[in-house]
Amino acid sequence: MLAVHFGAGNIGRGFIGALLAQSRYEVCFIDINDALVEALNHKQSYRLVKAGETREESEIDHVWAINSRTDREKVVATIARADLVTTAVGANVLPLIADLIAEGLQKRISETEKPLNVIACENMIAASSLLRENVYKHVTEQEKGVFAQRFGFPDAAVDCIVPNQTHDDPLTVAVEPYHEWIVDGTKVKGELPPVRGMKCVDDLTPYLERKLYTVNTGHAITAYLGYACGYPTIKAAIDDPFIREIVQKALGETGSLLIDKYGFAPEEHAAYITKIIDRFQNPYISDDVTRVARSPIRKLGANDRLVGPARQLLARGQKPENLALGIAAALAYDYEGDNEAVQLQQTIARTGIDGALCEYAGLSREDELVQLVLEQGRRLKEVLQKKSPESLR
Ligand SMILES: NC(=O)c1ccc[n+]([C@@H]2O[C@H](COP(=O)([O-])OP(=O)(O)OC[C@H]3O[C@@H](n4cnc5c(N)ncnc54)[C@H](O)[C@@H]3O)[C@@H](O)[C@H]2O)c1
Ligand SMILES: O=P(O)(O)OC[C@@H](O)[C@@H](O)[C@H](O)[C@H](O)CO
Repeated sequence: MLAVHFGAGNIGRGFIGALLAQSRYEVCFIDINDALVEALNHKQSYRLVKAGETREESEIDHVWAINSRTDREKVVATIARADLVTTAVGANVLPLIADLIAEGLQKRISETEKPLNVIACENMIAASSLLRENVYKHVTEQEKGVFAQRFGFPDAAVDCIVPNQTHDDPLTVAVEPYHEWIVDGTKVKGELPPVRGMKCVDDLTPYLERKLYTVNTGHAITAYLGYACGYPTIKAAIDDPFIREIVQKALGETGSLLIDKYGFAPEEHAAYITKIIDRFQNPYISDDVTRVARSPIRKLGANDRLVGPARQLLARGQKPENLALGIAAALAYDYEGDNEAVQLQQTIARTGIDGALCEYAGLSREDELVQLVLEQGRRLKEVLQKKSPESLR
C-alpha cells in the first residue's frame, strides 16, 4: 500500500508518517524543503524517539520523498496510484496544495476507478472539508460529480505533541508517547486500509471540539501567558502557579461548554484535563512557547481554540473570563520572528485591540466578548506588573 503524505515536518514524520509506515504503508512525503527531501531519499528511513520515561526508539523505514516545487509531475503521478493521501502542512497551507491534489485526482480518474481518501491532519475544525472546497475550485463541473462519488475527504482530530527540535541527524524526531487520531468514518469512500492508531467514528464533532478546545486552548493560553512572563518553554510556563491556575480555569470554562453540548461525563472530562496538563509538564520534552504560540491571527479565528469556545459560552449566558484573559495575552503576542505576530501588532497599532478582534475574530466592537477581552487585558497588565515589572513587554 502507498500513502502520500504532504508535509515531512514534526507531525508528518513524528506521528502520521510513522503510524502509516508502521501499518505497512510505503510512505511518500511531499515537501518543499529541499534538504529534508534529499535526506529522506538518501536514507529512506529515520529514527523515531518516544520522549517518555523509557525513551523507546524505533526505525521508520520504507519512506521516500518528492519536492513539490521542482517535481510536480511526479507528485501528480504518485497521487494517481496512492491508497491514501494525508496532510500535515499547516491549516493556512491547505489552499496552496489544493491544485496539486486536484491534478493528481484528475489523473487518477483517467487511470483507475478505485476510490481514495484525503485526510487533512491539521489543527482546525473541518480541515479536510476546507481542503475539499479548495480542490473543487480546480476541477470542472463534470469532474465534480466523479470526484464526489470516488474521493472522500473525511475530517479528523489529531493529537500528539511534537516540538521543534534539533538532532545530529536532522530526520530524527522525538514525540510524546501519547497519541490520538480520530477520523469521520461517515465520509470515507470505499475501504480505508487499516492504519495503526487510527479510529473511525460516526460523529467526529465531539472529539474534534474536545481536542481543539481543551488541548489546543490550554496549550495556546500557556504559550501566550508564558511568552508575556518571559518563559522560553511550555513546561516552564505551566510550572508557574499563576499560569497553571488560569489554564485550569479556562479549561473549566471550555469543559462546561463541551459537557453541556456533548454530554461528556464530568469526571471523565476532569481526568482528560488533568492528563493534558500533565502532558504540558512532560519533563522529557522541550517545547518552545513560540512554536505553540505561532500564527496568532489563525489562533484568534472565530471558530478556533480561543474565540470559538468563548463566543459559544457567552451565547449560553456564561462569562468566560479566563478564556478572555487568554485572548488578551494572544493579542499582546509581539514575537518578531512570527509574521502573523508582526501583522497583528501593526493592526492593533492602527485600529486598537477591538479593531483587531473585529478584523481577525469576526467580532463587532459592541460584542460582549470584545468588552470582556479589554477588561481582562487590563487585569493581565496589572498581574504582570506585580509579578515582574522588568519582564513586562
Ligand atoms: N507539532 C504538533 O505537535 C502538532 C500536533 C497535531 C497537529 N499538528 C498540526 O500539523 C500541522 C503541521 O504541524 P508541524 O508541527 O508538523 O509543522 P512543521 O512546520 O514541523 O511541518 C510542516 C511541514 O510542511 C511543509 N510544507 C510547508 N508548505 C508546504 C507545501 N506547500 N507543500 C508541501 N509541504 C509544505 C514544511 O516544509 C514542513 O516540513 C499543523 O497544521 C499543526 O497544527 C501539529
Ligand atoms: O499546531 P498549532 O499551531 O495549531 O498549535 C500549536 C500546538 O498547540 C499544537 O501543535 C499541539 O502541539 C498539538 O495540537 C498537540 O496535539
